[in-house]
Order: sequence, then structure tokens, then C-alpha cells
Amino acid sequence: GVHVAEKEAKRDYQEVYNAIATKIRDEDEYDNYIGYGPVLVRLAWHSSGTFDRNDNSGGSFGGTYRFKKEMNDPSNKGLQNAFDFLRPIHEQFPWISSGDLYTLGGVTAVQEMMGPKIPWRSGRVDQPENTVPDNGRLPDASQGASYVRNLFDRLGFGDRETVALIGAHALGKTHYENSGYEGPWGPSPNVFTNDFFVNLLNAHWTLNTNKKGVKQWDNDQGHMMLPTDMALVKDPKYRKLVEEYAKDQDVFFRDFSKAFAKLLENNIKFPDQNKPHYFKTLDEQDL
Ligand code: HEM
Ligand SMILES: CCOC(=O)c1cnc2ccccc2c1N
Repeated sequence: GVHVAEKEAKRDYQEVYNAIATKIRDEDEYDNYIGYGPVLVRLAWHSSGTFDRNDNSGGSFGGTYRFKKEMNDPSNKGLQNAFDFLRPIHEQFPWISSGDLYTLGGVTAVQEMMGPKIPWRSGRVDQPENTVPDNGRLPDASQGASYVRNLFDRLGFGDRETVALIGAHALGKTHYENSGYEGPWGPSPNVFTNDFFVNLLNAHWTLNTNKKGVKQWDNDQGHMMLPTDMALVKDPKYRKLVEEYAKDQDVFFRDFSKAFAKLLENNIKFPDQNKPHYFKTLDEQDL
């Protein structure tokens, strides 16, 4: 009847964005006052990064992270914090699909941390448990450049997109209990900048084996880098891109926005009339 039509018409994704953004702003004490932004970005990435272009499996469409097989993938340790953060949002807006919610969470987080605008399309549809992709599709941080290049090739990305995407490591931190890496957060853990690239090039890095026997790079200001982070300055083709992004934050923002939007839409054919949403930040709405 007309009410259903009315409810359908009320599908306002800016309202969902505002609810997520307000909750990020309010719950600022999480993870030593870093806040929920970084872990929400990581959930959006991990729920999309299962894509394999060789058989068109995985990706964000089915919202399969909600099933324990995927949630308990060792690569996803720590992301329950993002899932628990989004649960009340999903109760407030039960009409949004899980895939749309997980990806919108990452878009909201990037924009509210003063990052670039990320165009985002709605329309993912929850799929059943038997569509959960296998564990082990997300990258292993102990590897080098050729591994990184192969993994991102499987995701359908070239060098420029790969380096831009990993620039998200300016955000948040590693957590011993999640990945076995431990490092204090970087210079701007909850503000989206090109610091990751600047630090990679300018700091003096030494390779250490931490208490868990895991190798990581540490510098004299107490920041850390993963082996896969450091691969970006060891590989000459990646290094050129790191230098470009360290020099020009606007170019990094432009390339990150395109690559992140593509990552979140991997393996999904949206109908053409389904135009991307461009969301306003809370500040732009004087909220
Ligand atoms: C070679 C590719 C990558 C590897 C090996 C990798 C690995 C990791 C590891 C080990 C952590 C620490 C997790 C923890 O201990 O809590 C982490 C955190 C993070 N990753 Fe990546 N990552 C990669 C690419 C990406 C991409 C493409 C994005 C987003 C576009 C991303 C966003 C993040 C964020 C925001 C955090 C911080 C999370 C938090 O503070 O809770 N990463 N990553
Ligand atoms: C700007 C200096 O580099 C960093 O601060 C840095 C480097 N790698 C990371 C890898 C995963 C998660 C957080 C990361 C991080 N915060």
C-alpha cells in the first residue's frame, strides 16, 4: 500500500551516514582516543578484499562478513569492534543491507577524518551463508613487493591503485592481539593525510623482531611499518608512486578516492541508473 511506497521513498542514505558519523564523533575514547574511524575503514576494505577476478568470487555484495566463517578469519581479528559499532545503526535502519552498511561505514569514516569524498553506490543484497568466500584471501603483512603486486592484481588493481590504497595505513595502528604487530600510532591516526608516504621516505627504519618473533620496521620516533609497507619503497616502481604521493597530498586524495570506490564495488554490476551518492560531512551540514 501507500505506506510501503512511502517507507521505500524514505530510504535516505545521508541519514545513515549522519548516524554513523555522529556515533564516530561521540565515541571518541575507543582505542586510546583514536576512535572508530580507522577500524571502520578496515572493515570496508576486508569485506571487499575477498574478491578474486579469476572466478569473480568474493567482494562486498553479499555482506558475508556477518557469518562466523568470515568473521573468524584470522585476518579479520579486531574487526568485531567495527561490527559491534555498526549493530545499533543496523537496528535503526533495518532496510539497509549488510554489504551496503559495511562499505558505507568506511566511506563515512574516511570523509569524517577529513579525507577525500568517496562516491558510493547502494544496492548490495545479503547472500546466504553458503556464499561465504574461503579464508586466506586477505594479504599477509610479512611479504615483499612481488607478493603485494600479485595480490592486488587478483583484486584487479595496478601499481598506482595499490600504493594509493595502502596509504590508508596513515590511519589507526597495529594491535599485538590482532595481528602480532605492535606499534604506537603514527602522527595522524584519525586524520586522513599522506603522512604514511612522507614517513616511509623520511624516517630512518630498522628491522626488528618483536616479542612475538614477528619482524617489523621501527623508527626513532617510535612509529612502525609492516614488511609489506616497506616493500613500497624497496620496489623501484612502487617507490616512484610513494614519492609522488609524499610530494602532493591532493594527487594522493584523488587516486585514493577512485581506488577505494572501485574496491568497494568490486564484482558488482550496478545498473547505470543507480548513480553514486556523494555524501556531505557533518561539518558541511552544520551538524
Ligand atoms: C598489502 C596490503 C595490506 C596488508 C598486508 C595490511 C595489513 C594490516 C595489518 C597487519 C594491520 C593491523 C591490524 C591490527 O593489528 O589491528 C592493518 C591495519 C589497518 N589497515 Fe591494512 N593492510 C593492507 C592494506 C590495507 C588497505 C588497502 C586498507 C584500506 C584501504 C587498509 C586499511 C587499514 C587500516 C585503516 C588499519 C588500522 C585499523 C585499526 O587501527 O584498527 N589496509 N593492516
Ligand atoms: C605514518 C607512519 O606509519 C604509520 O603510522 C603506520 C604504518 N603502517 C601501518 C600498518 C597498519 C596499520 C597502521 C599503520 C600505521 N599507523
